[in-house]
Amino acid sequence: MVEKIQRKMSESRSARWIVLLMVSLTMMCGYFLTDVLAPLKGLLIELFHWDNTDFGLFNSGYGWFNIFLLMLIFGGMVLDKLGARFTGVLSVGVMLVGIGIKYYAIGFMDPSRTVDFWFFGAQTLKAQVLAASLGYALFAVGYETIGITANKIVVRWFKGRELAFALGMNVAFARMGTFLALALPLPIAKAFGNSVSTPILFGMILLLLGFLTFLVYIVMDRRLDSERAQEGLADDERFRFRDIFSIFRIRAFWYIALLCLLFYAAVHPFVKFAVDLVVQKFGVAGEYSGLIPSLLPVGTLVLTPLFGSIYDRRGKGASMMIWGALMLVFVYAGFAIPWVDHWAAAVVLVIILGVAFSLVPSAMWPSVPKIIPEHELGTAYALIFWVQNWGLAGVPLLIGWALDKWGTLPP
Ligand SMILES: NCCCC[C@H](NC(=O)[C@@H](N)CCCCN)C(=O)O
Repeated sequence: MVEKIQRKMSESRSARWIVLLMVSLTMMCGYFLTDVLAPLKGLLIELFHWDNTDFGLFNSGYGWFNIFLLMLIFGGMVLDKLGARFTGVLSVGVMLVGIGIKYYAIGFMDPSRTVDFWFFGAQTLKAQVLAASLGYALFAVGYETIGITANKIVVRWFKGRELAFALGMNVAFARMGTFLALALPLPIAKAFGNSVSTPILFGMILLLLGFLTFLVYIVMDRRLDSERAQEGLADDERFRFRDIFSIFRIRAFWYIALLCLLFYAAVHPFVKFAVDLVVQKFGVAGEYSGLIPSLLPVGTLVLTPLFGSIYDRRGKGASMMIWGALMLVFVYAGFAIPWVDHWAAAVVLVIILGVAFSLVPSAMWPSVPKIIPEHELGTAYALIFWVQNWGLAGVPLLIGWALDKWGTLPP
C-alpha cells in the first residue's frame, strides 16, 4: 500500500482516504473541545458558583472574534492566499492557545475574584468567567477555521471522485467529536476527584495528537503539489481580495448561506434545549430524558456519509436540501403542537430531525465547489460559516428570551 502511495498521490485511493482520516481526526479533536464544558455545568455551579449569566457570557464568547472582529472571514482569506497546510497549522496553534487560556482560567484562577471594567457602561464580572470566555473566543477562531480548511482539503483531494461521500465522512467525524464531548468529560472529571479542568487537559492532549495527524497530511499534500508541478498542473490561480465581490454576485451562494443560517440555527440550539423539552412537554422521566436527544448525533454519524454517497451517484443536491428543510418544518410543527405530547412522538420527531440533519449537510457542503472556483473556496466557506454564526449566536438568546416570557421551564 505504501508503495502505491509513493507511486502516484493523485491517483491513489488509499492516499486520499488517509488524508481524509488525518484531517478529520484533527477536526474531531476541535469538536470535542468545543463542547467539553457542556456536561460539566453542574460541577461549575457547585464548585465555582457560576450562574446562568456566567454560562450565557461564556457561550457567547464563541462568536466574539469570529463574528464581530470578522476573524472567520480573515481565516478564509488566509486559507485561499496561503494554503491549507499553513492555515491548518495556524488554526491548531490558535485553538491550543485559546484552550490553554481556558484551562488556566478553570484550573488555576480564584473563582471569587472579580474584575471591574467599562463596556457600554461600568461592568463587574468574575475574572475566571471572563478569562475562560476570552480563551473560548480565541479557540473558536481556530476551530471554525479548521472546519473550512478541512472542507477545502477534502475538495482538493476528492473533486471529480466521491466528494460528497468524503465530505459526509468528514462531518461524521465532527459528530463523533460532539458525541464524545457529551459522553466523556463527566466520567473523566469524576475519576480525578471532581476536577473540571482535567477533561480540558485531556482535550488538549487529544488536540496535540490531532496536530500530529495533520502533519501526516502536510507531508502527503506536499508530495501531491510536487507531483502536480512535475506534470505542469500547479494551481496557478491565486485569490485576490476583489474575488470576494465575485462570490457575492453568485445568487446560489446566497441561497446556500441563507439555508445554512436558518437550518443550523434551528438544529444546534435545539440540541441544547432538547432535554428540557422532552421532560417538560413529552413527560419523559429525568434519567431517560437524555436518551431521546442523543439519537440525533448517533443517527447522523451513519446517515450523512450515506446521503453523501447517494448525492455522488445521483446528484439532486438542491432537492435533498429542500426535503431536509421541509422535514425540519414538519418536526418543529410537531414539537409546537400542544396535543402531540406522547414520548413515542418525540422519538419519531427526533429520528426525522436526524434524517434532515444528515440530508442538508451532506448536500450543502459538496454543492459549494460546484458554484465557486477552488481558489476562492476558503473565503466562500468562511462567508457561509460567518453568516451561520450569527444564527448560532442569536437564536439561543431568542429561545432564552421566549422561555422567560412564555415558557414553563425553570430559570
Ligand atoms: N469540515 C467541516 C464541515 C462543516 C460541518 C459543520 N460545521 C459548521 O457548520 C461549523 N461552522 C460549526 C457549527 C457549530 C458546531 N458547534 C457541521 O455540520 O458541524
